[in-house]
Amino acid sequence: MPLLQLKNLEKHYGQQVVLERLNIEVEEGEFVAIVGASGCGKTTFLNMLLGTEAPSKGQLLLDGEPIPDEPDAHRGVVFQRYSVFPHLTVLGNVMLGDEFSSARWLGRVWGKKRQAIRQRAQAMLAQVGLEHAQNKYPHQLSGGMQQRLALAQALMKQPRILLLDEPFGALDPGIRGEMHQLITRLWQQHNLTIFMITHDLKEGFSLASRLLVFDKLRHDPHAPEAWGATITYDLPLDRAQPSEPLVA
Ligand SMILES: Nc1ncnc2c1ncn2[C@@H]1O[C@H](COP(=O)(O)OP(=O)(O)OP(=O)(O)O)[C@@H](O)[C@H]1O
Repeated sequence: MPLLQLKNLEKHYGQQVVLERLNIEVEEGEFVAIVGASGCGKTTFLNMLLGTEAPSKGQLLLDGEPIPDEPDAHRGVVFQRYSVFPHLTVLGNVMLGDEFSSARWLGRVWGKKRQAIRQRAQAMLAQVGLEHAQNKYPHQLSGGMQQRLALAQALMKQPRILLLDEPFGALDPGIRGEMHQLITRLWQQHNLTIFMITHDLKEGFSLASRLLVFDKLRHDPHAPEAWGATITYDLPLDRAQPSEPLVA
């Protein structure tokens, strides 16, 4: 069974049709890049996958079931500008999610449990190349380091689906290249299914195993909000997850 199925999916905001006739299936392990004009509904699409926006019509199925209408640990998310807690160190920020979930009543975790969370967080920081920055505070990090931190935070939840909204858009080209290698490695190591919005078509082609183009096919000048964008191109790319050698 496909991981995700979209059947005639639509999203409206009031009278405005933002997305319409979305019909695709996505298998576990795909890396889907999403491109399209500004305002055509790419972030809205990601929000539906995350569960923060409900579909207006049609079906959005995860493992054959309607997707839960609130975010859960299956779906991690990284935005272009990520908000971390400024008064916590890098390590503290990465540990926070697990500390919250294991200390629902007391607010703090102690002893062995805390030690285990710390070790897992440190291992995750090593995976994203931040092991030497664990005691720094977010304002002391470069843009690339902040995105590494955001990835480490998202991966601590062991998500099956990682949602990336222009994660590298604000970075310098050199740093962006390093992040491309990192995301490729994480995709493979964690067997993730990734959806990544990008404004950089080249980035989409070089990273993803599939490229979706969102566009409005129908325009009515008298009713500009009557038609939404849909998937106008669905291109398989020559980049499969399991067979690809790891990028160093
Ligand atoms: N919560 C909301 N309420 C009402 N309208 C919304 C809401 N969220 C998005 N929209 C509208 O939906 C349309 C699509 O917005 P969205 O942010 O999904 O586009 P996008 O393709 O991600 O744009 P960009 O590339 O500029 O980030 C826009 O016209 C926007 O104004």
